[in-house]
Amino acid sequence: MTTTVPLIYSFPEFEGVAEAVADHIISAQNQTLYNTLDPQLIALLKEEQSKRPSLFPSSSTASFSHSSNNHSLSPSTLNLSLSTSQLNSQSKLYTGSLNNSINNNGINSNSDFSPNNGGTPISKKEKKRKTSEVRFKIAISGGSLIKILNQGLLPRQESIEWDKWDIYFADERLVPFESKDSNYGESKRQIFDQIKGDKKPRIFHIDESLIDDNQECADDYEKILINNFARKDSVKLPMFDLLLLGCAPDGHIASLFPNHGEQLREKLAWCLPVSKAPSGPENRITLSIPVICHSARVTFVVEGLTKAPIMRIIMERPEKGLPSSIVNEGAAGRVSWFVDDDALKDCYDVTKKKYKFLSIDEPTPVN
Ligand SMILES: O=C1O[C@H](COP(=O)(O)O)[C@@H](O)[C@H](O)[C@H]1O
Repeated sequence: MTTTVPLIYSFPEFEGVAEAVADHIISAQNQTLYNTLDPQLIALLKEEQSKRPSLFPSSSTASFSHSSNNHSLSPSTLNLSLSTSQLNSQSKLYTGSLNNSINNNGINSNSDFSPNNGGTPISKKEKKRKTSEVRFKIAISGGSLIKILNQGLLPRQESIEWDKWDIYFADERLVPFESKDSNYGESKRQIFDQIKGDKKPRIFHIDESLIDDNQECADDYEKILINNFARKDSVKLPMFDLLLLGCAPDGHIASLFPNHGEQLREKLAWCLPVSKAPSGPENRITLSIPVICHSARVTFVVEGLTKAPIMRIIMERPEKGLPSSIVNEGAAGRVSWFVDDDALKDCYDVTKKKYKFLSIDEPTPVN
């Protein structure tokens, strides 16, 4: 393995990390939706958009999984003609032939009815615009990242266009959503339930009824990804606009563990079942390394003294092949790290950068 140096933004305090990560996410949102970071241009483009009829009337039922939402991705709505195993074998190079009747939203376009417009038929022109609407596709992790997002994003909601976000999960622990260990459950409680206004993101979480079967749960989540990323075009891998990862003291990222070598070498599957995880809930699902490395931006957020030893290995011993070192290499040029000084305390050989705020003025430090 060669040594690839990712961007490392360092912060004296935890609070600084949360503010900068929020700025980074909002900048990625603006870049994705408007292809610019210029606030004046963005304001103009938004004004233009507001003159057009709404493509996606605001929704209060914004959470998607195969079975938990009857207007979205239920198997019957999807009319999937392939079995899970067929999908698995085909998932290696999706041809987009799953079902032409499913549009970008995971909504059955055969019906010619939008789910939220009170049953009014939609015109062909509208349909075309709908399919080409740009959305911000972000995958988030659980663990400590959720608190960072709570602290960083919630005060910035005026800059966030929630209704244009598709939120996925980098991994999930297979526990009931009500458990504090559930990545979706905790994000819902700490972030999604705190969203102001009626413009909600679309959230793609696992099917809670499958938590006792990690293979089926992973296949099911992979199907969601296939329908959303590979239905229209033939794509080998989904591409998130931004993928946010943490890193645990034992070196696992998402639910990819250092000692699970076979999973780290997976080349084809998008989503993997995980059994016998050495820390936390044993059964999980996770995005694979190729999916993570294919993201437009991969961002690690790591803070706290307990992470100092692993940070040293990641940054100074890439040859050890920790999951994050594989990503540093595989997504070279698109990886950034947001780390506080505590977590960087044992790293002597890294070049730290000061984060430059792009979507708001830099916050003034409180003395
Ligand atoms: O188990 C998990 O751990 C990692 C790292 O969590 P952290 O609390 O140490 O930041 C997390 O990114 C992942 O989503 C989660 O399932």
